[in-house]
Amino acid sequence: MSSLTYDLTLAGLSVGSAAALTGIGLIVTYRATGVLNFAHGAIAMVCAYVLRQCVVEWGWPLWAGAAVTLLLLAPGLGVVLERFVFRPLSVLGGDPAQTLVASIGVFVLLVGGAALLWGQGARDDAPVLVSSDPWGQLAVVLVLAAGVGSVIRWTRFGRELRAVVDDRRLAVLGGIDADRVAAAGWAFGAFTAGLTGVLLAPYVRLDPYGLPLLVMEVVAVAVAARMRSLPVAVLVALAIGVGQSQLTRLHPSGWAEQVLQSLGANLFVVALLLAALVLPRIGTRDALPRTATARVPTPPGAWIVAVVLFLLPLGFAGSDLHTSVQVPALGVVLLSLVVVTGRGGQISLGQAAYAGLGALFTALLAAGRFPGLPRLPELAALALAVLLVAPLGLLTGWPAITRRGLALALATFAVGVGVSRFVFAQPYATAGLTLGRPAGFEGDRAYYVLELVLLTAALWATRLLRTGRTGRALAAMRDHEAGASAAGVRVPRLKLLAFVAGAALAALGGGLLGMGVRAFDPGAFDPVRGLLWFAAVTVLGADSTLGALTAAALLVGLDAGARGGVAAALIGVLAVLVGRFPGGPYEALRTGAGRLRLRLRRGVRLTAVGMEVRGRVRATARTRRWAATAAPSQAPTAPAPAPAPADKATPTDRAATADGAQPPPGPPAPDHETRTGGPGGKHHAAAGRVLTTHGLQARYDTFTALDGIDLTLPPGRITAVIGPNGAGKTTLFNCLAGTHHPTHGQIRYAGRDITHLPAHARTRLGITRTFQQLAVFPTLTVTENVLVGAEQTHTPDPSTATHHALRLLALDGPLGTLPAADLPTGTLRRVELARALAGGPRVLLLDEPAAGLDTPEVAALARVLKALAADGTALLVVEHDLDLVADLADVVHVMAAGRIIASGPPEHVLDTLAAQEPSA
Ligand SMILES: Nc1ncnc2c1ncn2[C@@H]1O[C@H](COP(=O)(O)OP(=O)(O)OP(=O)(O)O)[C@@H](O)[C@H]1O
Repeated sequence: MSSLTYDLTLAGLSVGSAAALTGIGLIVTYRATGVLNFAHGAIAMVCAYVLRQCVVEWGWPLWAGAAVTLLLLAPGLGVVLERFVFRPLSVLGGDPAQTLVASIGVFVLLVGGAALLWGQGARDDAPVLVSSDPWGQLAVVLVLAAGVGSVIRWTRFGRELRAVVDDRRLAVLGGIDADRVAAAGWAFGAFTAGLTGVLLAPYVRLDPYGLPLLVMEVVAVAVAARMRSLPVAVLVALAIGVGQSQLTRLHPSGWAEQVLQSLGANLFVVALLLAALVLPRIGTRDALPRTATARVPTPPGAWIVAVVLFLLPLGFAGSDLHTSVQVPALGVVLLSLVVVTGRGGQISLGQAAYAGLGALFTALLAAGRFPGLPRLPELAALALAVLLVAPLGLLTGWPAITRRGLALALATFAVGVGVSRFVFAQPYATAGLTLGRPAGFEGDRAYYVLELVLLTAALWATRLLRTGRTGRALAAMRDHEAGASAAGVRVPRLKLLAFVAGAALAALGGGLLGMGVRAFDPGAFDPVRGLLWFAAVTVLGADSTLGALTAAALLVGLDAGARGGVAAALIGVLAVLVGRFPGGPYEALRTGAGRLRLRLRRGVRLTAVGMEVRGRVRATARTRRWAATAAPSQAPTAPAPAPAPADKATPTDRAATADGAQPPPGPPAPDHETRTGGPGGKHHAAAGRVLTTHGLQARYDTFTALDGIDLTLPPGRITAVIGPNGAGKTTLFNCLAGTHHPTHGQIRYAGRDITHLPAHARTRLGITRTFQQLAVFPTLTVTENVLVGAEQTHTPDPSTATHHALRLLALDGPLGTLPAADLPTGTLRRVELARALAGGPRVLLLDEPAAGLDTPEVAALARVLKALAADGTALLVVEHDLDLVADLADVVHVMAAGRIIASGPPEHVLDTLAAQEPSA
């Protein structure tokens, strides 16, 4: 027995060593470049193939093949990737989401390239570099880990590496050659990948899909080490390796044996699921690259061409028609990504799991093998499968509530791998399973017609989710999650909706794919497919249904030839090119398509670029007009209900407009009922609607940022908070808005305790905020931006409220139809304010509202804010511009070190501060 324990431990150490190598490589690359290299496994696979090519095909000595593969090819590949793929991305601003898409692109490109070069079949003759004796492998790993750890800790290069990781720009300013550091990190990471590949290849299946996935399954090791600690990574890897092999000794009876067997074979996948779903998150700040979701205008007539092309296969016969059957089915699967990723902005690498579950459930239901349910006709089975898989969308939807970017990518990848290993690969679920087509649709042509009908239904469902109130809310969430929350969008609920709808669509497509080939094929829903589909949809315009259909046609059409891998290679190249254009390939496409459309429509040589410039000029001119027309004489004339100095003239009021013109007569857009023309008006002045804080305390870890804040925001008053940097103003603001939770104290509104209410719920109560850093939705037009604010609150008539808000801030007319992405800062500040006003706020929280505005714009803003106060809105303004504060505020609170140290009318407080200044 003891010798069995010893043997199993040795076997486990061997597996664990390979996993530790991967962990070391991933951590070093991540630390040097900030990139979690999804292509690590693919580099391992390519190196294993190249070593086999050198030794087996060309007859080189093993040492020569190994030297070329590990010392030349692998580091060279790393340096090439750094130089031509990832360096341009870091120069363009280092958007982590773009690097994620690019690394998935490299993965797909290498997998596709290997399939093209070496075929898709598995090889079992990979040369053995280090014997299966684990001590040799373990020694390699420990020496590597110790060497890397020493270099990072004790050498100048290590210090440079840590500086680059902390802040690349600062490190460059300090004279560090960040590119050299990154290149070294990539070269070393690729070397460890190559070593892993050549060590593993003789003992596992060497094929373009299996080996990369096997290597990436152990990413858990690096995540468990928080992408930092090499010793932790090595220990975790060895522990899982040994644990996995020891599990094979246990032989419980009954179903437990099957469970234990699958656990024993997939302990790294369990660790991946735990690490991705349970452990503290990594890389939470990144979202989808903006370029991936930019509006891509549909070329005129494109839909007609698409309809004709999709009808064309009805005229095909034989294998052509049989192949075409996969296109509409895959199109439906990819539409699920349009909803989740394109519109909702959520990275999802696990859609293949939902598609596979759709196919599996359809097959089980149609075969009468689904527990507790009778045998169903195929179409009923498909419909029920869709309904059953939809709620499983929560598997990835739930983690998405608290995760973004890299963390979400890992979580969804983990779910994809977990479902593949624990469901699709298990004989108890899939052995001997066949899947027929519905009665009457057995032939390819009839089945294709059925698919077209279901594809049309899926397009209709996708359209429902991408247009109207839901579509705008999804786009708002994608463009700026915090901004969407502030506009009242129930972000967590919307994420769940996106993932549930996405799972349903993927299941429908998966079921159709299965029926198309008359079988449930686990390989068709491999997690690698999830990566390929994600990359394909992302590069062809994630928020474009036409893009998804094109991707489906490309993926099926290009792989229909004798050699697979063409489609993957092409999609990989496109995804890798994400960083090679300023603004990404989508932007190039967008501008190109815009130019073409204008030429076609007008027949003049007016380019889209020209249009954009004209749009900006118009917007700027309108901003000036707004600033000018909102002159003091045009401010509301009725007496203010509160003692707000609403008619106080300041230097900013008296300033001429930016172009020196005199303010033209006429108010911006007054209305008879209210001063602002807004929907709330006098109703806001309800005396009980007071926002108060009592003994508010907030912390960041052990640091106390707020300490015992008591504040009252009465209706009809403007309250200003001023103080030096770091005083705690933003923290206070965030506590009131619901984006930071206080550790002690209470926030009450209209007699209700709202301390723990989330941001969107506060907005729906009437407490709305704007942001110091603009939080507009760039892919929506100005009007749509404002409409989101009106729709998500309980405004009875959103379009009238939007219209009022747009008029009040002079955003109506042609300006309202421009995408927010193209507008100057001053206009965007108004858009954000209009969005807040459209919801009819009773309390308005403004964080540095004058930042980025010129003098006339500040003056105009002041007049609008005074008018709002006069209408009964309670305003809180956090502001550094003391002139503005003096002009606006009824009460000023001075903060320092997390406390309010002085309060009173502005003239008193500001004079006291001015008097203290010389002695300070
Ligand atoms: N996320 C955070 N983690 C740790 N400390 C933080 C964090 N955010 C703020 N702090 C600290 O809390 C204190 C208050 O910060 P806060 O941003 O609220 O001040 P502020 O008055 O708004 O400053 P500024 O005018 O520069 O925006 C500061 O010392 C700041 O360093």
